[in-house]
Amino acid sequence: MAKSIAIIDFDCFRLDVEATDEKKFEKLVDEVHDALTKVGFMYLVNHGIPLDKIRDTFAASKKFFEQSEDTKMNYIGQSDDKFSIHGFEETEKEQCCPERERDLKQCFNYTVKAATDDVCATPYMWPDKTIPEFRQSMEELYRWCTKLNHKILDVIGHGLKLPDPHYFKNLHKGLGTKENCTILRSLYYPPPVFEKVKDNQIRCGEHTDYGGITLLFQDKQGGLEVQDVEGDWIQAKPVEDAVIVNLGDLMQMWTADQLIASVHRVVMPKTSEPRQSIVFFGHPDDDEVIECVDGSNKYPPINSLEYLEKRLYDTY
Ligand SMILES: O=C(O)CCC(=O)C(=O)O
Ligand SMILES: [Fe+2]
Repeated sequence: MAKSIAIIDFDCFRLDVEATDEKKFEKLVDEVHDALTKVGFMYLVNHGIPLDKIRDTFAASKKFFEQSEDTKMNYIGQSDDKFSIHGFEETEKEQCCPERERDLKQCFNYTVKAATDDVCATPYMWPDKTIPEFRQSMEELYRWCTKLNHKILDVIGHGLKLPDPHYFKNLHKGLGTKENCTILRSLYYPPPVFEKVKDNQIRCGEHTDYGGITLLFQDKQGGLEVQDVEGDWIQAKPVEDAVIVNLGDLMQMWTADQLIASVHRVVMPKTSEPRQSIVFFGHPDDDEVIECVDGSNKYPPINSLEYLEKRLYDTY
């Protein structure tokens, strides 16, 4: 039987809480550990990211994606540097699952690296004149997600009983600087034109994420599905005001398979509705070497940036 995705109350460790009740914290650590060792996905409620900031980013993104296709093409990133990925990506650009047709999705990527890197050829593009709130809300949400990413990494470190429970967080110190490749991606799945959808084509093909931990906000449409260890698909139905947290492959390797990066996908809707989601792909700092935390050497040590490079070349 398919497992379900746990809904975990983060209230005792939410963003504005410094000191917390030890008992409640231990319970949280156990719940998170259980979810990430068994399913690899969880919902967090009462996380502390202001809900209006999330709604603002959805609203501004909607304005961006509802522009004409020609207008959006002006915001395509022009870089050959895969790490400086920034800007718009059109429908069918990505192919998350090589056995399927290209994905029926569009997105806008924001990386601080592209915004600050002098050698980056990507013009640092935003629709500042027409939709100034798009950049403002994305930049703000990036900062909030950074804080939540750090807190969740600490909870994970405690769950794994690491000698230094802040170990993962310390290797993500460069979040929000050009020494880190973390991306905030606003996704838009256009209303499908069913007669044009190819056989085997879906909104986002089966894949695992690449990096550390992913934070995912979704609208009310649904369609996200997660595969459990038995191969059954679990619907990750929208849960009001929750953020979904899942792990990337790097985190699975880093923990020598104690925590799992699950395969997931976004299937086609029954009716012709658009869908939006916003995803923060947290990644360890570029220079860090990722070695199995249990000392097992189950996976050979790999540089964080090199690993990302390998994965990005396979997707585009
Ligand atoms: O849109 C979603 O709900 C999921 C997207 C996703 O899995 C991804 O972009 O990696
Ligand atoms: Fe994903």
